[in-house]
Amino acid sequence: MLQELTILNPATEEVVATVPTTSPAEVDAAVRRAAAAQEAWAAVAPGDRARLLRRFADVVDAAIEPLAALELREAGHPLGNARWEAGNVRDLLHYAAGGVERLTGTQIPVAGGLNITLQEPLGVVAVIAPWNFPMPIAAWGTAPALAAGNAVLLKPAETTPLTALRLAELALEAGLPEGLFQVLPGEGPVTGSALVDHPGVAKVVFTGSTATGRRIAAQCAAQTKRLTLELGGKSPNIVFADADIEAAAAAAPGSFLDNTGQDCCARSRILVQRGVYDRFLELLEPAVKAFTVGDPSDPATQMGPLISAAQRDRVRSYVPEDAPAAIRGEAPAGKGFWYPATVLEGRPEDRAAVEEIFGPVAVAIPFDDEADAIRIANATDYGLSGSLWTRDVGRALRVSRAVAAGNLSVNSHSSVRYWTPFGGFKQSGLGRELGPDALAAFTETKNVFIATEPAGS
Ligand SMILES: NC(=O)C1=CN([C@@H]2O[C@H](COP(=O)(O)OP(=O)(O)OC[C@H]3O[C@@H](n4cnc5c(N)ncnc54)[C@H](OP(=O)(O)O)[C@@H]3O)[C@@H](O)[C@H]2O)C=CC1
Ligand SMILES: O=C(O)[C@@H](O)[C@@H]1OC[C@H](O)[C@H]1O
Repeated sequence: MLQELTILNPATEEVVATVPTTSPAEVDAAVRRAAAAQEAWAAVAPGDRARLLRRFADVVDAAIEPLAALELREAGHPLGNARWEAGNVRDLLHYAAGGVERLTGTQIPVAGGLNITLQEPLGVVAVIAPWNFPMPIAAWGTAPALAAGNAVLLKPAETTPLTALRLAELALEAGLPEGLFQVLPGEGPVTGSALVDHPGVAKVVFTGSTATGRRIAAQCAAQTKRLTLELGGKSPNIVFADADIEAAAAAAPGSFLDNTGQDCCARSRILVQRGVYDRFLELLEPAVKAFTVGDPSDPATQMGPLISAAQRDRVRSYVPEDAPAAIRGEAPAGKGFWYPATVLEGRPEDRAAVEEIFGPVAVAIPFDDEADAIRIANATDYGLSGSLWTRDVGRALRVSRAVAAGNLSVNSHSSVRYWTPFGGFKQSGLGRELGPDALAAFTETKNVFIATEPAGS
């Protein structure tokens, strides 16, 4: 087991910080502290719980700039993106706070008595977060779990624990009780696995690769532990010949280059109807080349480096040196884990068109008609997101119904809003996060029947 994590700036490879790891014995102690804090937290009046979460949101709001600066240094995210990410944590906390008093049960008509349902907190929740969006994804689990009356133990990714640690300090500054929200940095197979296995943890929320998600699901199954999984994706961007081709081409680069493609919703398969395929690629090339790559601290930068040397090697493995790329952008030379924007031309069955690359690489594939587009879009084990571009409303609805994915956008690439549900079909996950039901996912429903007549049943 590593004793400490060394955090590198992915744009410069400089050491930003070292962080002590959490041993399995420390995980056990953290779970006990969290369980004690949770009991008291669940008993706090809903209005007071909401007030404390709003204060936490205000404290985060006041810290947007330093949080963004930290994200920039540990994850290499461009400043504008990093600011958005910190703001997303604030917004999620406000949204979750608004749900506390609306977490109501139901009253169901029965004979001979009164039947009510109660929404009770689960207890201690483990949130295992990835490195691609360290702050927002940590908050997707943490904010609603706290709002519903649970304690949270957050295991950030090895490469990006710094913003998570700062958020835990800000929670204390806001007045959240000691022990209620703790951050446990460490290695996945050691710290993360100890958390998943701990009998005192009632639910695990995991975001990351499908392979690790499956392993965690098996561990949870052994204890019938509650589980939400947000896993990988290989999302299609389907452009029909009747679409506004200029608009579709202008929007496409952001859909697979934002966050340097390290986005589970990246539209990394660009499916274009054959009649407009060549024209679309002609329009796409200058749009991809205009996507600004470079120093993340420059406000004009749109794309930074990849998270690590390992991730760069992984991305490279999908694009052999001699592979003829339809479009290739530029990347800074020298230090940093840079990789250029790349569009390959391929077939649906190519490895680069099947596996999640998690880098700035997309594969363009022509299709013949609507049925062919749907067939190719669904020819994947994943089912997270997707976009379709068309001016035909009937087609938009037909294709949206036919594509097996949890989040689709028509004439847009938007995927994630904290007030709408988010999650995957097939190997992309289990359960939903965000949206109006976010708090309920952190409760157990208890049905209570109170007999009011001797024969009530
Ligand atoms: N859907 C998404 O949003 C994401 C998808 N991915 C995909 O996964 C690929 C590999 O990235 P990688 O970082 O290895 O992803 P992982 O899925 O392995 O890591 C995600 C999180 O899980 C933790 N973890 C790893 N192993 C275990 C375990 N046995 N028990 C509990 N927690 C564990 C990690 O910790 P640690 O950092 O210490 O390993 C990290 O906090 C990427 O290239 C991408 O394709 C990656 C991240 C996010
Ligand atoms: O998990 C992901 O990678 C995506 O859901 C991602 O998270 C925040 C962004 O807005 C999403 O695209």
